[in-house]
Amino acid sequence: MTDQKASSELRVAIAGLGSIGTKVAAALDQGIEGLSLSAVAVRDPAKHQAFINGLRRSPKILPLDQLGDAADIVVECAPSSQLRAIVEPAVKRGRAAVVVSIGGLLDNFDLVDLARANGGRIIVPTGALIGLDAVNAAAIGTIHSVKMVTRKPIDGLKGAPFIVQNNIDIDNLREPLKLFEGSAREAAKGFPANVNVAVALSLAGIGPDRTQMQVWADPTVTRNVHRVEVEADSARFSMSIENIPSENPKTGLITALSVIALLRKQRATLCVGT
Ligand SMILES: NC(=O)C1=CN([C@@H]2O[C@H](COP(=O)(O)OP(=O)(O)OC[C@H]3O[C@@H](n4cnc5c(N)ncnc54)[C@H](O)[C@@H]3O)[C@@H](O)[C@H]2O)C=CC1
Ligand SMILES: O=C([O-])CC(=O)C(=O)O
Repeated sequence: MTDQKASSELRVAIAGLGSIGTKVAAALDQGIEGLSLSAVAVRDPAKHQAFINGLRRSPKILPLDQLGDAADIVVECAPSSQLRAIVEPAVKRGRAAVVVSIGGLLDNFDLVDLARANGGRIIVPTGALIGLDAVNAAAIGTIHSVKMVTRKPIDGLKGAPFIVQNNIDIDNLREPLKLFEGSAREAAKGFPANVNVAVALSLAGIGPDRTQMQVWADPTVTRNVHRVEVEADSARFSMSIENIPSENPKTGLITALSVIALLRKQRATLCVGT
């Protein structure tokens, strides 16, 4: 690679090396056209040292608030509680922040204004969902309604605040139980590690208060299943996806792949899909 090529590379930093972050880091290390992995932020460096040593080019390990110094794109792959600590310093420096814990953005929406004021960007991958390209397109016209139903195996829902606060026993379920019905905004509060997809859908379409959502605990499924129905003046469409859980049972395997696909598009010569 020539020096000129190397210097025009987009530097990418990753915050959080869990189920999603490690896969994105490995993909960058193996090579994505025009991008390089420059830095990571981890909570416990000792725990991740072997993984980092195993990469072909070791990234710097930096505190969350310094990732934007070392990167053009900061990819948030941490719990939603850390979203502000990751995104704020990055967009203040005019960087792009790729956000997977998108549910956390609803209570921190001023970050969008902060990004705008500083030339930064907040980019939301399709993640574990499907069809946000069609929802984006329909939203240019008029969308009348967006309905989403999520079904997850019991392991994928354990510990969700809605379940804990309402003292719901899901461990002994034999048949599907509807846990929640309401807006995507309320769903994100009750299930912060489960329905980021509903918030992404809502931001692509008609917003978190008008996007309707059901969450089911379903002992009969082994995958995280999301079904979406959109009624618009340009089209009616329904779409569903059955995600194989990753080592984190709450997170579908496809989520990391969606982030990698999004990163590939940043400098790809041939770019397909919106
Ligand atoms: N947008 C979407 O479609 C989806 C989003 N998600 C969300 O993506 C996020 C990441 O998911 P996973 O990788 O499965 O979670 P994970 O729990 O496997 O990994 C999170 C990592 O962040 C690290 N971390 C926690 N605090 C940190 C800090 N202060 N500094 C640096 N690292 C820190 C943890 O140690 C862990 O390694 C979650 O918020 C999850 O809800 C998950 C699935 C789909
Ligand atoms: O992985 C999934 O199926 C969806 C998910 O956890 C989320 O949206 O937070």
